[in-house]
Amino acid sequence: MTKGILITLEGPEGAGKTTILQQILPILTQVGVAILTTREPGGIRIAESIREIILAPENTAIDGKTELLLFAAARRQHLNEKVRPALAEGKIVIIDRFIDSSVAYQGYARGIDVADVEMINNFATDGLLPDLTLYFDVDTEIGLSRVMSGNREVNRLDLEAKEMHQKVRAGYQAIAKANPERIVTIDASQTIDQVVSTTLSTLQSRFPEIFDGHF
Ligand SMILES: Nc1ncnc2c1ncn2[C@@H]1O[C@H](COP(=O)(O)OP(=O)(O)OP(=O)(O)O)[C@@H](O)[C@H]1O
Ligand SMILES: Cc1cn([C@H]2C[C@H](O)[C@@H](COP(=O)(O)O)O2)c(=O)[nH]c1=O
Repeated sequence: MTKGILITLEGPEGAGKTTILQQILPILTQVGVAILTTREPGGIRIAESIREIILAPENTAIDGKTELLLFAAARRQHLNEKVRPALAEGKIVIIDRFIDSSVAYQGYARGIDVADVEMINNFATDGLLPDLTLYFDVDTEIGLSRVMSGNREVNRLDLEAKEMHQKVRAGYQAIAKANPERIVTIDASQTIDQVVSTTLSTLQSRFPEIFDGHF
């Protein structure tokens, strides 16, 4: 039985998830609640090793279903080792990417049947769903240009054709439309300050018992 709150951040390449998380973390921490931030794929040693295999630019031979299964394996281990224990302690856990990334990238963009992707996700997570997902929506060209001009290493998925990244975005928009209770869309084309402000007000209105009056 979980006591904590699970929040996931989703979006196409360069949407700004990592940047926004870094900016809001000190503000959320001031409220006095215990927060754990982590990422997928990765967050623990075994899943970070799987991440290296999946994202290495030279691993072009990985096929779509292998990719899906590797993400799912990393997800399960990460949940078991890190996320579920933190939730059991009552923490707010914020993950940079989760199940919707598999549906958007391996399902909508790679073309694996979305029902199969959902089934594999469900198997890997034992049905765990986020309490809230923030979907950072940005135009594909803007997102990719941010990645290419930023500091982070360019990985195998960044190097996919622009058409694939357009399908990722369209996939996310479809997922958000189908899950209006769980997913809130944030316009990530705004300035960083505006996105931070929208993110904080979304958290405040979704969890007033925790954040009301704090920012
Ligand atoms: N709203 C914004 N306006 C302008 N630049 C931004 C904005 N948000 C993020 N950036 C910049 O875009 C780049 C990518 O941001 P970030 O790494 O946070 O995105 P991300 O969503 O985590 O990307 P990915 O999932 O592809 O790793 C960084 O250089 C960051 O400074
Ligand atoms: C969890 C997950 C991720 N992906 C993709 C999305 C990105 O291209 C990379 C992760 O890189 P980031 O800089 O940490 O965002 O992996 C995916 O295709 N499927 C997934 O389930």
